[in-house]
Amino acid sequence: MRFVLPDGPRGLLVGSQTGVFAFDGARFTRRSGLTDGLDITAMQRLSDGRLVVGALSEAVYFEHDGRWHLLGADEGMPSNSPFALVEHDGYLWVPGIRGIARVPVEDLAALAEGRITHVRGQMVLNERGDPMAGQQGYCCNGAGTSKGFLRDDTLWLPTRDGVVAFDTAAIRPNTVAPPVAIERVMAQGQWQAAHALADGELPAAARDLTFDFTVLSFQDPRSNSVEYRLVGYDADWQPAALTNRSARYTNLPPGDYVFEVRGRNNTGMASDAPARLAFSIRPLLHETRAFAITLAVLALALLALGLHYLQGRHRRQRLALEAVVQQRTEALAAANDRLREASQTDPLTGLRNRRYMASQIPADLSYYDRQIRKGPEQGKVMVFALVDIDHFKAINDTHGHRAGDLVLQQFAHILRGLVRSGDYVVRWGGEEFLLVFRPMPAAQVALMGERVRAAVASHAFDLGNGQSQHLTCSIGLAEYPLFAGRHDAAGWETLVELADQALYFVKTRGRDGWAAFRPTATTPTDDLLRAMQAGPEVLLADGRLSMVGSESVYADTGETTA
Ligand SMILES: Nc1nc2c(ncn2[C@@H]2O[C@H](COP(=O)(O)OP(=O)(O)OP(=O)(O)O)[C@@H](O)[C@H]2O)c(=O)[nH]1
Repeated sequence: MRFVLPDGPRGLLVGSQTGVFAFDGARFTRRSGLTDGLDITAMQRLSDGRLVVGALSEAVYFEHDGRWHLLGADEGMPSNSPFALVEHDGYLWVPGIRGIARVPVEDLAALAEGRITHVRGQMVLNERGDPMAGQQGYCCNGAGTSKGFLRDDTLWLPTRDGVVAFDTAAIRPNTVAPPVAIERVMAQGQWQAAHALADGELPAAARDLTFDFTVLSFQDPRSNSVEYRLVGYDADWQPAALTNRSARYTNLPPGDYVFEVRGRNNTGMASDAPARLAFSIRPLLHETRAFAITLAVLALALLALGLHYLQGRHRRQRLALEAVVQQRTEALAAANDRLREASQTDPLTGLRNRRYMASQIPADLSYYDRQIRKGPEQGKVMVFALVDIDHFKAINDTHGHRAGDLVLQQFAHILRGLVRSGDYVVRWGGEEFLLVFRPMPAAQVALMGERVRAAVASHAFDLGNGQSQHLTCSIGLAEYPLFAGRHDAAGWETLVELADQALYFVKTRGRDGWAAFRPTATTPTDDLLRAMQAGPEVLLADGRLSMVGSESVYADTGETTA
């Protein structure tokens, strides 16, 4: 039995070498919830009724809401094996084998309820001044256990050297912070005195630095603590190890630094003038501002160059593309021209075909209309001549289709030789051809008919089989304008129709000749063609039509040559 605590009117609490027991006058009952086998050295009920116990194992336990909580070094309480536990002046005082410690009573509930993780435990008196109570004390004979009390503000305590009276109201905290000194610096494997580096510059290669420093105090080293920081690198103060008053930095970037060290005494008081060592680390070339600027400028220049190159390439590509498009467009236009040419050309003779004629003649007629009306061509006529080879079928039948083709080609050649540039030579279909002559005096129509007839009749056609043959042709002619001064009275189709009528007229009168019908003054302009359905002979007979033609035609009609 170590400690007896009166506990209300009914009983006692007893601290023993094996825990806490409640005694009700008859029986001892173990208080559950405490660590097993605790050697109790002190007990106390706080003013709020909570029980606090101290153990020989240098720990204090307190009750809170029916549970026990440890108040040890990990919780911020200096280690101690209490002689007594005393509540006074808002503190729980813990005098014990290591000295006298205290903790604010309010911190116990805050710790138990999880509002704080560390209490504000404080060693106010011990042999060496160590704030966390220093070396473990060993109890020799238990002389101090369960002893000590408070009277007024004074704690009365037993020690080996006699009774100690500790005035709790007269605590004067240590206000003297220990001075510190930076001793030396290691850079690039070489130590140098700190003062030699002060405000100096380290070479660019010195990136790993070690600082040695010391506390200038005769007190037990454990009663002081040291912290350091490298201004320009550390965000906060770093605690130095008790056994190694040294700080090491690796891979420091270039720049300006101040290494600072300060000491704290056993009450936590820090010196407000830390030891300082200002120095700088020179940058490598690639770490300089000038280098970064040069690099940025170079990058920009490269970018600009790249952009310029890309723009140039795009321009060249665009030009090349435009050239290709231009080429293709031209090729397409040429192909279209060839296609149009082919569609308007007769492949056998190389002459223009009906399609060409139909697309061109309206514009030509209106042009000549204007010319004729204006002056120089006045009184002239354009002449349409339909030319048909006589008995051409017989060539095919007798000498074969190939011979017929040869004849058609030679025939085309003859016709071409009879026209001037600007005149039309069109293969109208089969063995039928259409010539359109530019304006000429009306008197020349007979000349043209005869010239064509004679040119064909005088030609010996090569049949391709070693033979040749003379052929004749029939020609029907029509003049434009059909009615003098009435250019719009009949279109070119009417003229071709009239020429066809004349051609037929020749064919029916022995062929190898030509004929041209001219409406007379009595011919109604509007229905000439309809009137001709009755046959040109009728119109000739009643004088609505006059005719010019070759001798053979007149011979057959019984008229005389015009
Ligand atoms: N070889 C050849 N013959 C063709 C071509 N086009 C039409 N023909 C032939 O031309 C002949 C025309 O015969 P017809 O219309 O009876 O006329 P024709 O024999 O000249 O008699 P008339 O005109 O009355 O003097 C037909 O036998 C057609 O086959 C061609 O491109 N080549």
